[in-house]
Amino acid sequence: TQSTRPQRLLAAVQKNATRGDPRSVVLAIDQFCRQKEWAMNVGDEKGCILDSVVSEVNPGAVLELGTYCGYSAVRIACLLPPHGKIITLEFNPDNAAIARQVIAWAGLEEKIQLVVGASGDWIPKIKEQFGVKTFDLVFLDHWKDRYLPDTKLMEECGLLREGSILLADNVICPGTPDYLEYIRNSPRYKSQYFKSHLEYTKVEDGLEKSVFLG
Ligand SMILES: O=C(NCCCCc1cc2ccncc2s1)c1cc(-c2ccc(F)cc2)cc(O)c1O
Ligand SMILES: [Mg+2]
Repeated sequence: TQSTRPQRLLAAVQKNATRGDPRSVVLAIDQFCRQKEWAMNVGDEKGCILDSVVSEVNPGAVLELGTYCGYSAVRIACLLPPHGKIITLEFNPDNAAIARQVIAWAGLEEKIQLVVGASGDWIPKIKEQFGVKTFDLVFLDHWKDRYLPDTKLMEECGLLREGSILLADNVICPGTPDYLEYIRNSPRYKSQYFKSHLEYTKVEDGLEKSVFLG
């Protein structure tokens, strides 16, 4: 039977990356996506911006919405402080199964908690289920029309504290117009746009970094 793109991406990781070496996993995925098949990872160019934000925030608690194959979860996790953890939500169980194996190959199972389900269902349950008080960093990379409702939901559920950072992928392509409008005009956030390109292409895209002011 025909394999899927995530399955072929995992095979490339298992063939070209070193077990327990997260950076070799990131490199193997980027090479696969540049040389073989495009895939919707945040990628190497936007990934450098992600790295600099993670390093600056030095987060103890990270929430990622949209795991896909685990590329950004691995990229974030290898920059976390010793007791730092990331909870990553994925809707598609097949992609989650691939992501678990990518995360395992990187040797980061202890730092990454992968949860399968819809953000709207899970966000209200995170505090009680995972004993999280608030998140220092949230990386939004799921359905583009869920960025805004889920940000409002995180506010309502008390998952954000003064200084929490939201970092949103794809604010230009595919685009999240309602989220951008809200976050750039809300007195409760201070936002900054990092211009870049859609992963592995020359198409414009960027990341929006927003600080929750409380
Ligand atoms: O859709 C994208 N990403 C979300 C996938 C949806 C996965 C979900 C995870 C989850 C977890 C919890 N609740 C609900 C959900 S839904 C996406 C798409 C493109 C793109 C850009 C140009 C194209 F021509 C074609 C695709 C690029 C990107 O970087 C993306 O991130
Ligand atoms: Mg994305």
